[in-house]
Amino acid sequence: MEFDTIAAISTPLGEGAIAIVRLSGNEAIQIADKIFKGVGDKRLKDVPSHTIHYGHIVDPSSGQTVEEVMVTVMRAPKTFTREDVVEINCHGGLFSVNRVLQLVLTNGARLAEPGEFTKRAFLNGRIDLSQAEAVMDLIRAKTDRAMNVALSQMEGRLSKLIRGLRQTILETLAHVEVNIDYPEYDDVEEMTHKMLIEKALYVRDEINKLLQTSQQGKILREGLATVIIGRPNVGKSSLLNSLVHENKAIVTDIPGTTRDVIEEYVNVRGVPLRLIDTAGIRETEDIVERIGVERSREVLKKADLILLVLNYNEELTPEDEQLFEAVKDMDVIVIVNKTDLPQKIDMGRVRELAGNWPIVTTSLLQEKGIDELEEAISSLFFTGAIEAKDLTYVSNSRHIALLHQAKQAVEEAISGIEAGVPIDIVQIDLTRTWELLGEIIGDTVHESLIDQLFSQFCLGK
Ligand SMILES: Nc1nc2c(c(=O)[nH]1)N(C=O)[C@@H](CNc1ccc(C(=O)N[C@@H](CCC(=O)O)C(=O)O)cc1)CN2
Ligand SMILES: Nc1nc2c(ncn2[C@@H]2O[C@H](COP(=O)(O)OP(=O)(O)OP(=O)(O)O)[C@@H](O)[C@H]2O)c(=O)[nH]1
Ligand SMILES: [Mg+2]
Repeated sequence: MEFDTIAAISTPLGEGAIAIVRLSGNEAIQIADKIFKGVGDKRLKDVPSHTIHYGHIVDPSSGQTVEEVMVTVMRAPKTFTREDVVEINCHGGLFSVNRVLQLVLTNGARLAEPGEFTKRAFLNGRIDLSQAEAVMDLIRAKTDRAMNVALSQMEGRLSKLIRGLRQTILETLAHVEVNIDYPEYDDVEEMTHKMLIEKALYVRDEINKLLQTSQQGKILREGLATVIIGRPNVGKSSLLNSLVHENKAIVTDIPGTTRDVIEEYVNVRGVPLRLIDTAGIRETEDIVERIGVERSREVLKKADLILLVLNYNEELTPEDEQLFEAVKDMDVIVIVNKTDLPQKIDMGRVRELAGNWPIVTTSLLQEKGIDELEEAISSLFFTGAIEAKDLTYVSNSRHIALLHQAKQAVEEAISGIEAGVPIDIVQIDLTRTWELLGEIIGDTVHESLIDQLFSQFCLGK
């Protein structure tokens, strides 16, 4: 494909010792040559590909020297975009980098849109859509583990799997087609039926396997929605502050201090948590607080993990018992706080209520028990298999949604085959499965979606 030549500053603005102005397109080298003055009469159009050259940027209209630079010349197709690429390495200052960019733009290049370099890598066929999305995930990764997921996706592991599945479906459809064309053989119908169900079941199982990784993948990307609940004044906001290692939430000895829901992002031993502090749950007369309590109940529904806080220094109340009841089907860690004060809580009863859930005792005031809590959180998340290197994670919400739809389509095909519906109906469901999987890697995807996806990138990428 042939596009105009684009340019952008590809390094963070105003930071760092070196800044790069990147050009990509047919005229990249020609445009750079207009403003580059190398040693002697060296011209960039004559240099070998993938070499770097010292020189100056000179404004051709005034003859004024603007910058001292190193310029990299990379010719198509072995480049990031598969087009000619020129990278001008400038001194870091914002002002001079901008002047170089301005000169590039007045000499024939167009300012790139966010993500446009990566978009070209996609449009020119170097990477597929899920790999391009992984580039973006990599930039945004918040933990090492999230980064590893993005890297393996960038290398095309998910794409390879999806391609394999699509190939299986395509071959199956072709096989069915052939059999329909030669109905004179008696056993054809039976054979078709058997093969169809086998292949469809295989596709469904593979999709299921991918979906099973999606929970972890998504959590690694977006954080485990972790909700702190407990009666007023037990130390919920103190807990948030301890895990964040900062005073983000207001802590006072007045019950009902937290009126609204507070959210903070923390990394607990490689597990990204989206920590949510709530207003203490109790029956209340105060209108403002009551709205807060309602919201607390709302966020409960969306939680991946519950931190249920109790007070060591008070007897269990009916409200505490109700809290256990309210989260009974969820992943919960029970925290018994204020162990620096005399014991009034019945720990036997706590253990009874907690069942299999881990119980951690803390004195947040004296910063005790926080290590144990962090340990409990990370072991809950990283139990065994999850860390296995060869696992292909699906972490992107768009991919997850498409996999769910594909699964539904293939399941319709399966029940169709089992019910003995006409083969052309089954073909429709299988084709639909094939199309939905294709959307993940961008083979069967609408242009407006592509534009929307790439516009989320940062400038210069
Ligand atoms: N200076 C600079 N650093 C950078 C980038 C860049 O564009 N410029 N990248 C940008 O994000 C990343 C590197 N990613 C890249 C990915 C592929 C190719 C590339 O040229 N691929 C070709 C040729 C490979 C080969 O030499 O065999 C290809 O796949 O065909 C280059 C960079 C990070 N660092
Ligand atoms: N002695 C003692 N006091 C604590 C401990 N943890 C928290 N506190 C105190 O308990 C009071 C309430 O703490 P918060 O963290 O505001 O409690 P909360 O559960 O967020 O309260 P609400 O927002 O009102 O629901 C504050 O005075 C804290 O300093 C602890 O381990 N020991
Ligand atoms: Mg609070």
